Amino acid sequence: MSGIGILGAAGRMGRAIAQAAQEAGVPIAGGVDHVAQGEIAPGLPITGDPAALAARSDVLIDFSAPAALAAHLDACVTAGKPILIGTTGLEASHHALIDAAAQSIPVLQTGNTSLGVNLLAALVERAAASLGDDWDIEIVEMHHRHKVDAPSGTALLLGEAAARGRGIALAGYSERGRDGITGARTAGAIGFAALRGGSVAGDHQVIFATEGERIELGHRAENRAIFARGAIRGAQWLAGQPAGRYDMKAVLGL
Ligand SMILES: NC(=O)C1=CN([C@@H]2O[C@H](COP(=O)(O)OP(=O)(O)OC[C@H]3O[C@@H](n4cnc5c(N)ncnc54)[C@H](OP(=O)(O)O)[C@@H]3O)[C@@H](O)[C@H]2O)C=CC1
Ligand SMILES: O=C(O)C1=N[C@H](C(=O)O)C[C@H](O)C1
Repeated sequence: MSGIGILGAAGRMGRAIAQAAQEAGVPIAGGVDHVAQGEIAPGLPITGDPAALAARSDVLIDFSAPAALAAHLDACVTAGKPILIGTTGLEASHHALIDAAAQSIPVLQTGNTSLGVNLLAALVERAAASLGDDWDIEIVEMHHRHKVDAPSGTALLLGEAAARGRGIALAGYSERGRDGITGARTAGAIGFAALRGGSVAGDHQVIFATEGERIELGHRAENRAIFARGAIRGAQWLAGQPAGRYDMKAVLGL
């Protein structure tokens, strides 16, 4: 086995994935970032060539930036290699590119690779399905000061789970960035609030609130290793799948 190729290799998650792979004895084929720099593991330089990395990898893991997605998918489709995408801040155009690539290769895209968050999503879906729409749903997240996108990919994943439970499409009900004289809350909305500060690895809370009572379901990531281990587990699972689009539920049996 030639191993996993890491896209966004010089970043916080790229480094965490390389460390987790080495700890687990999983081979690394190499790393790519938009600027060739340093090493991803002893003797393995980080290059700027995703096509060459895809050609020599068994499976790719991408935690980089939305602007890099098209080139990374092209490289994987050309090489016929599976790719797990953890990058967040994706828009509809990125999801269309993922759907197109998934016609010919296995693609797993998720806003969160941890077991805990994906189990939380299953609980949120169940709660939303059980509670009437007189229960308001609000999602609050906090991340470190370097994070560039909001709401987090995880907050959106949890919002999708709540919407599924309610039998609605999130796009028509999402309420973000309240400020000023907003008027009363829109009935049936799913609200999002994002906090940024310090070194927080990732906190998420889903609040169900009605007259006189409140249910709060949440998850706190204490470090990036949980995402890195989940990404490696997901990539190993993905390498054995046919072409198609997947998420972490299938990997974790949820
Ligand atoms: N799904 C999940 O479980 C998780 C997802 N994430 C997501 O993963 C992504 C990366 O997070 P993190 O590692 O903290 O971020 P970093 O900024 O530390 O790492 C991203 C890396 O990608 C590089 N990069 C930026 N633009 C491009 C480009 N156009 N082409 C190639 N490389 C590029 C960055 O370079 P430079 O620094 O020069 O910009 C950096 O080295 C984020 O979207 C984050 O939200 C994070 C944790 C868990
Ligand atoms: O940028 C991060 O750090 C994280 N991003 C992901 C997200 O947007 O949800 C996952 C995790 O919360 C950490």
